[in-house]
Amino acid sequence: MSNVPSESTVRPSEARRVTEDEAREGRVPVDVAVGVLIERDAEGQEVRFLLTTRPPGKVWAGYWEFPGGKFEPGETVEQALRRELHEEIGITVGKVHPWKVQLMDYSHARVRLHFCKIDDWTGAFEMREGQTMAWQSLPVTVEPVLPGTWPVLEWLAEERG
Ligand SMILES: Nc1nc2c([nH]c(=O)n2[C@H]2C[C@H](O)[C@@H](COP(=O)(O)OP(=O)(O)OP(=O)(O)O)O2)c(=O)[nH]1
Repeated sequence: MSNVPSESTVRPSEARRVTEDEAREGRVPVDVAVGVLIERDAEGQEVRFLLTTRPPGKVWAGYWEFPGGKFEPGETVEQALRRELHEEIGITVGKVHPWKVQLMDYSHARVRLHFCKIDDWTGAFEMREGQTMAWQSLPVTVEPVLPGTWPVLEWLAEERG
């Protein structure tokens, strides 16, 4: 797919997708709630989505991703997402639409990414951890993109035909 970055540009030892079957053995996945904030046009078609950079000091700092973060003990996906998006980018989210789940292996961790679509929020965007934000459409014009973010770009491309 020409409008999605190539996974071959990252060495397999750095990041790879994992199935739930593979994940039954080995490292226990860390659950991560991720928000795909969507802007729609007057006809209700999805037009743009929000990407942010990983903050300085974190692993893969500077890579573009969808905003979100790890669950705290006892949290649901929705609770974690509401908290993370408020803490990190200053908004209060409305309805959360669970969308896709993807396991990903990095050298630093195995993560289970719970991607949710959101098209309703209040508050002004405030990058509270030194990130940069960009509203994007396909193909994305920012780089580098975090390996665990590529699947989302593929799913969005599939949905848009
Ligand atoms: N937010 C986000 N994280 C992603 C995406 N894709 C992907 O592989 N990840 C991975 C990167 C990290 O290993 C993990 C998120 O952890 P994090 O360190 O950013 O979470 P956090 O904000 O809770 O961090 P901290 O409290 O530990 O500092 O998920 C994505 O699109 N968005």
